[in-house]
Amino acid sequence: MATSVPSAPEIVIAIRDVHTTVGGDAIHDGVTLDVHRGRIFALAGPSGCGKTLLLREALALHVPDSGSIRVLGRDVVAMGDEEALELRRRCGVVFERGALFSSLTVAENVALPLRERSRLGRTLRDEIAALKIALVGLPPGAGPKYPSQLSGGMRRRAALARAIALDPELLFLDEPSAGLDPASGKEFEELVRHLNELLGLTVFVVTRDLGLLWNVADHVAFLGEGRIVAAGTMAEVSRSDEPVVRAYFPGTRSGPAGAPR
Ligand SMILES: Nc1ncnc2c1ncn2[C@@H]1O[C@H](COP(=O)(O)OP(=O)(O)OP(=O)(O)O)[C@@H](O)[C@H]1O
Repeated sequence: MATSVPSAPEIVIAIRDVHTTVGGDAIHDGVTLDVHRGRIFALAGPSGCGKTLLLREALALHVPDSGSIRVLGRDVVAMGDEEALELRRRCGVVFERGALFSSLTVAENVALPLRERSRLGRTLRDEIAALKIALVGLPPGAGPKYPSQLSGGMRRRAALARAIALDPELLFLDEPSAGLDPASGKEFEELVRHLNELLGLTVFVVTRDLGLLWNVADHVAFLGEGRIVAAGTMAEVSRSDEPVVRAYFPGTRSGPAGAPR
């Protein structure tokens, strides 16, 4: 009788031997990693090690000196501007602190990608924006408010709503929980997991937030000295003997017991 072997999830981001020099400094010195469909992948590492730069390279916003980057089956390094725009249309992005346009209401912020990158009419755009606002757990009353009228946690939710406006396959988050208080940070963790499960979203998150690393990430890769020096579950990474990891996670050597909850 034939037995079926479950296949591994598709690789949606494949980064191979990437080298990047910025202003004469070697930032990436052979970075290799895979992100699988439907997983939450976290890239951790010390400040200035090139995490955001790698995220930008995956979105064709920066070209590495050498190496290969494939995202959703496309060769990102070789792609032209048109193809890069098309790729970014399939990706939601929240950059650090989830900057929203302060002169637009939350609903207008969320509807903006729909206005710019779809041919949907006003009514449908507004309906989709309202749906996304509800999906991230914001009350309907948040839509007409301006970002300055919201708490930091609510602004972060609004930025997520905008990032998923176009139903992306991939969600890129750059330090999404930076500056949130512990309670809002915890709620944000639950929201990222909720969106991953509900929408089947693949998430690539750049973070140094131990809560996100321990409680949300399926897979963690630690970037240090230009390369991935440890990768696996957070429990596995936290046990790494790599000096840059040890310097970064003092006190977490014992695994989940050292985790923040
Ligand atoms: N466009 C740029 N022009 C000049 N230098 C840059 C540029 N982008 C990144 N860098 C430099 O590359 C290095 C890596 O930056 P990057 O923002 O990727 O680090 P990071 O690991 O995300 O840091 P942090 O955790 O502090 O945000 C830094 O030294 C930064 O100053």
